[in-house]
Amino acid sequence: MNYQKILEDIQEQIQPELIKGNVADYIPALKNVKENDFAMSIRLLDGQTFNVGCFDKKFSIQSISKVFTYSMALKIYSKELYSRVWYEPSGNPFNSLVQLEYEKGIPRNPFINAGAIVTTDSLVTHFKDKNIAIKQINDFINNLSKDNILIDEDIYMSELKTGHRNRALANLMKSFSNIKNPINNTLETYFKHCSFMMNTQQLATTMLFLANHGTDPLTKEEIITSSKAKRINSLMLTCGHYDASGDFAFHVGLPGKSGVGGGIVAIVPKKMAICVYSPRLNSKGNSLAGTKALELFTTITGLSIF
Ligand SMILES: NC(=O)CC[C@H](N)C(=O)O
Repeated sequence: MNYQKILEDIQEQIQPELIKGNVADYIPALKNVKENDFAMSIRLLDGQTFNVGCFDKKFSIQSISKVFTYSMALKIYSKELYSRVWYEPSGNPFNSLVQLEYEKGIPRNPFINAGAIVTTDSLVTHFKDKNIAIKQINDFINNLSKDNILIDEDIYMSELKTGHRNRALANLMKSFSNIKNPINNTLETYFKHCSFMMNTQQLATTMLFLANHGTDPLTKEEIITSSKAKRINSLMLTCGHYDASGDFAFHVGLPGKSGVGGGIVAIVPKKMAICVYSPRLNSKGNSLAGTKALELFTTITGLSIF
């Protein structure tokens, strides 16, 4: 298949979508982007790369970081983790509080904010210190991307100041004893890993292990066991787009994870990882043109998991 040509066709067809939707502004520093930007990268298991658009422009990975932290926590805690964070779709927005109250502080899955905050809390506990935890998360991402990935301090500080809802989620979970560390230590670590800056090429590279049964195909290192990789992919399919996860599975048909920075990663098992970037979001907080581009990709190539 001529992936370069396919990406160029998608880029052309996507143009009318690039002016639709809105950039996230509830974290003020996220507004500082070029609103109509578009980039898409494909990385095959053998290392071949195909790119279009501003593929070397770094953007805030936001909730895509939840895939990294969950992979680390699942590796450390295995099934023990499920008593603190479940694996069911929530059917609710990513920052919703309601379900958490009547489900006694156990978040539905690791890809909504509450679940990711618990996951991060488990890493702070394991590494015994918030600074060591963020360093380990950074090392994990550096190893997968073969690059040096950095935090954007402005975005981090912006969310630290305005993340009232995440603070509410953390406090609510603490009241049910599902946050073990001081809330600030856990939230600072969470906000920091949301603020890593990466481009589509780097993100596609980091996701290759999930397309290859848990082993990085470029280095042959086992990042996670194949059964755990299966679980992460299934969570990406069922929960990776919050209350639009069904919609994403319906239209795209791949495990995927979005972030409010405008990025989406998707996995084609045994073949490739894809990343698309376009910062304007739909009403559910997922990249509008990015979702459309991935839908076009599976329509043109027939490469969905179904
Ligand atoms: N969906 C997202 O990307 C949300 C991540 C963001 N840092 C938040 O906690 O609100």
